[in-house]
Amino acid sequence: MADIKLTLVVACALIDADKRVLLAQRPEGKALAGLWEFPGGKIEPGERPEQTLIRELHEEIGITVSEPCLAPLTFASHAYETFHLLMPLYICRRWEGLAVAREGQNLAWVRASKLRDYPMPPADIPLLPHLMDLLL
Ligand SMILES: Nc1nc2c([nH]c(=O)n2[C@@H]2O[C@H](COP(=O)(O)OP(=O)(O)OP(=O)(O)O)[C@@H](O)[C@H]2O)c(=O)[nH]1
Repeated sequence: MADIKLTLVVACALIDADKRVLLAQRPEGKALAGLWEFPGGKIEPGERPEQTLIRELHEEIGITVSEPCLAPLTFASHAYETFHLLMPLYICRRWEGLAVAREGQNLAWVRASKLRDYPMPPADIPLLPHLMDLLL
């Protein structure tokens, strides 16, 4: 059996008071450039997933999230060509600060009814019905 490289990425659906979800566009030059994704990133050694998410949300979009405001929503399990992605998706409705793109990425607050207009990585597609159920 071939070795499978399992990559653990934690992501978050940030939901604002108007029931919109924040998507971030992957910058040029990266894999899957131009696609819209949930903010988040890879777990670093020694981190718990919630710590990763809190760190990434601060680094990428400048907001401060406290751990009790993160709730598990669903997860993605997707075979990319070079690795298998396992991605828990948390949901968060409360944070401090305004979301700003700190790494030059485009950000969009998107209503559930418009989510399908934003091309996303293949791993994310099965997650959309969960969000739509929750937000519509
Ligand atoms: N944050 C995030 N990553 C996702 C989503 N969907 C999805 O397939 N991914 C994949 O999960 C990985 C995210 O890790 P990352 O953000 O640290 O990866 P990267 O390519 O920007 O960084 P790297 O240069 O360190 O590899 C990427 O391979 C990305 O394509 C998503 O909704 N959010």
